[in-house]
Amino acid sequence: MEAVSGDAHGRSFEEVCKALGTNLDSGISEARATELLKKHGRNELKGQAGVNPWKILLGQVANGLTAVLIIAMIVSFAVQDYAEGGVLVLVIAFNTAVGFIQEYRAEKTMDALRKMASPSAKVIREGAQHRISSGDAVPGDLLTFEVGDIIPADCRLLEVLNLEVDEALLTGEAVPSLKTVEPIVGEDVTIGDRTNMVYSSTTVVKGRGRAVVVSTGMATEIGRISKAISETPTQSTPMQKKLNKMAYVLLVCALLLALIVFAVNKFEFNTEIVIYAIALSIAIIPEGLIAVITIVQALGVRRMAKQHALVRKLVALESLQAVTNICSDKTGTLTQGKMVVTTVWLPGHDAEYSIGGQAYETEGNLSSRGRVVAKEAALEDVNFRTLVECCALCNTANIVEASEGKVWGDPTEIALQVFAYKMNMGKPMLRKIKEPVEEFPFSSDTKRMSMVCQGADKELQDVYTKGAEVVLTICDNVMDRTGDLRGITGDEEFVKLVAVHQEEMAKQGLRVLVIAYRQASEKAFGKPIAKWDRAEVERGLTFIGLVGIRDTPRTESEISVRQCHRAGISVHMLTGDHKATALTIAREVGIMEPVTGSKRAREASHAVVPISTSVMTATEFDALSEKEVDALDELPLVIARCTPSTKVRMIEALHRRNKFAAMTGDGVNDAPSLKKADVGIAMGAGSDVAKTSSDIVLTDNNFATIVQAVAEGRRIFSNIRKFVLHLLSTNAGQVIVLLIGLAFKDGSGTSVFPLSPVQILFLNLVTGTPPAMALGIEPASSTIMQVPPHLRGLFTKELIMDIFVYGSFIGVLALTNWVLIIYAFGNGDLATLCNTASNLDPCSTVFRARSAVQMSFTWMILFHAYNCRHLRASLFTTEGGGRSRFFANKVLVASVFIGAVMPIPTLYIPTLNTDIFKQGGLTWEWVIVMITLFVFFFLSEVYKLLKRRFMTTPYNM
Ligand SMILES: Nc1ncnc2c1ncn2[C@@H]1O[C@H](COP(=O)(O)OP(=O)(O)OP(=O)(O)O)[C@@H](O)[C@H]1O
Ligand code: NA
Repeated sequence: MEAVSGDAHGRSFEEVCKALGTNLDSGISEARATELLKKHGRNELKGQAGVNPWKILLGQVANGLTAVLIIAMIVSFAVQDYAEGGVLVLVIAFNTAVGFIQEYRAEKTMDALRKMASPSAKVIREGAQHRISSGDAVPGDLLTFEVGDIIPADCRLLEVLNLEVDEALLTGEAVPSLKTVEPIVGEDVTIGDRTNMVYSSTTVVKGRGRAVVVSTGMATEIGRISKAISETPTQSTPMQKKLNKMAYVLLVCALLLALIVFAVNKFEFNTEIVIYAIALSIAIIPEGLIAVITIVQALGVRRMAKQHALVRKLVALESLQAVTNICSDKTGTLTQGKMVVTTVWLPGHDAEYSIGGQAYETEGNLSSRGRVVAKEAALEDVNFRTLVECCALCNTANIVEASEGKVWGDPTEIALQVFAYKMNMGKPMLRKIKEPVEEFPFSSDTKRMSMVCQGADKELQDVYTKGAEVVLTICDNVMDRTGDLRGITGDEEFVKLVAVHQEEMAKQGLRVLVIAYRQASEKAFGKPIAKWDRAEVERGLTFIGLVGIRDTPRTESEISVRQCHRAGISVHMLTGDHKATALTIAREVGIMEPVTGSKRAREASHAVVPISTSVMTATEFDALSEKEVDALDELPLVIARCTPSTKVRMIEALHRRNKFAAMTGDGVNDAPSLKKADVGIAMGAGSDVAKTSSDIVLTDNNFATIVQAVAEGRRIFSNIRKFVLHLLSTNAGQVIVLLIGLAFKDGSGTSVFPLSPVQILFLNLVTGTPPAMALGIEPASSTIMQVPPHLRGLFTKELIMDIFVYGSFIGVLALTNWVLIIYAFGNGDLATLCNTASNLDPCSTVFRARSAVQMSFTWMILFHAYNCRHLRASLFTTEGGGRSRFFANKVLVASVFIGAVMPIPTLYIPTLNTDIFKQGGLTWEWVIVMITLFVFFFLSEVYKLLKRRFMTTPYNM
């Protein structure tokens, strides 16, 4: 195979295909593809393997939270407290391992998703066209590509139609290279001069082509220089940044608290005091946080993939929940994207033709005024015949086997081709008479497409043009039934007649295309066809007729739009279609209210927005200056005839209003708006360029999926807030216990800690992490899509207040155990050296008090997980997580019940209790622990009651 790849450009393509064992029409067999894949390996660049374990490992160790633990460990060893130091070593190792495994798995998932959502190849195997992952392409595969595709491998071209490829990546040449198929002979032909080749990772900017793969993976040209191309850096998300900041704030707090410990103990640096300081700094750090967040996000990403939304960038999980505006395109997203030609209007006919037939079936009746018309009769009209020819030939779609739904191409193109088949004049049938020779492709900027076709007469070419109403402006004539031309320049009446029919069709929600035709010749232009200029060709056309294409809205669109409105999200439709078409569809899916509705009439009295600003054409919108756009009361809900640059202006306008926007796109030119949007959403069937610029790729192109993804984003984010609350109120409680605890000095004047460092670690990691994780997988609250999005990020005022209130409840109540056992029931003797010494009899009371603090703390934070399920509703309601939902979250139930009994052995197992945990076995003290739990439950309910009474902000968790 190597023999081919080096000089493929110098040989004819037949020769290359022969050497590779590829059939020019049907490609290679699946069996051979499998075999070749084994032989050559996947078509991937090595550096792109993506996941770097070392980097992940470093990330686990080099963060603020771990730093505190490492310092604490070093200090422990320095003061020769080996038990503490040893436990800390274990904790750090465990934390690093868990974090590493989880993050590694998450990265793998993300990587797999990115691969799924990234360039695919259109391959012909065994005669049928498939879309495969680029990685599966093998040398010998027959590929096709078109505008917007990223070339998946190095290939020799077999067929080109105006193919131009941007090769700047390889050659540094900014001007796209125009491709050919003839062999290029000569020595030292540089990559840039091998115009009959296309190279992996370059982008098709124009035209179409078919080619055979000659080399893949590291054997490609890009593979040779791939070391130079580094992987895309993973940026930290706003939430990660906030958490990093929090980690450093906590680090400073930890040092400050240590300082306080030393100050209170008059800067006497004995082991006892140092360990107290360690205890405090461990208490303030939420050890389990990073692991929980990573796991919850990974689960979310996996779940969204199942719901047809592939998350390419983790940041999307966070941005989704804050989306205030969704800008969606229409075709295929709000509608089914299965277009069908239903109506044809020709000049000289009062009535329109209606076309019957289901979806892509190539059979259907022609009728007019409700009566069936014979196709042959209709085709006698030269206008009708030309119109059908245009639909068939000026067309990029392929109907392989319509009955099996095997159709290829853009929905509009398919609709027109199917229509031509219905008239028994499909592309394959016509091609015997006429052959397309030059294409001026469709773009959403020009909104038209032309094809030059060659018939038997070599002197004369046919030009077929179709497109939006702009096409009418380049028409000079109209034909009667026999083919005689009549000038229409300045014929206002005729233009108006066409406009009336067009408007009428558009109002039914139809996409209307103008069909036009002309004859041209090389002689008249004075140059060969390949040199013809688009502007020269697309003028002086003859108007042929109008075609109306129906695209039914998806049934779920209306529901989803309503859901958005309830969730405080505005939905905008940015479509390439005509204003009337757009408006009809917008009303059908509920983006705009029906005109005749009494509701609008009622609202009109206090409506500030004149309806005209809610629907605009791109031209109208672009005519407004930035200032004028900002002065609008409301940005338009529908923009018709939208171009990619208008999409960018729309995003910018939304950003100036401090909105958070999601934008969909599938075209090559959509990359800028997708990048600019806060959440760029590409379509699975869209162009590679759009996909690689997006944050999320929808595999089903469905608007409902976007809304589902927003709901999922909100769920994940609110759950993150729930467990952050849980973990941080635990820490706040511990800090309170230890700070107040400083006041309890023993015989030697040293503060005796009510919670030992190992107890704290046990609480934070063993007891606290599983319920936090369980909160992370909570289902969404029923109201999550009934409140406006909020942009305030992770730490809201309510959340911070909750952390301190619950932290105080837990801390003070736990400390009450300490006070009661030592002073009320004990003799108030704190003995001496009970922070380190373990088996001294005098420490017995202190040890038992510590156990009680530990146990009541444990039970309170486990119960607190239930509090965190809903921050305002009472546990006695279903909404509040109690009643029927009490046992719903199995992980929560398990972690609470296991967590409640787990520490009990540590109270009683000799040596473990005294030497490591520095605590002792409980007896009658259990009663105090239970009462403490009950009081906590009571206080929580009272607090929630007060919140329900006095908090006015909407609840959005
Ligand atoms: N294949 C085509 N050939 C010629 N004209 C076309 C073709 N497809 C669309 N048009 C014209 O261009 C207009 C805009 O189409 P465009 O493809 O930009 O919209 P779209 O992206 O398919 O629709 P939407 O933006 O609603 O998803 C259409 O209303 C139609 O008049
Ligand atoms: Na983006």
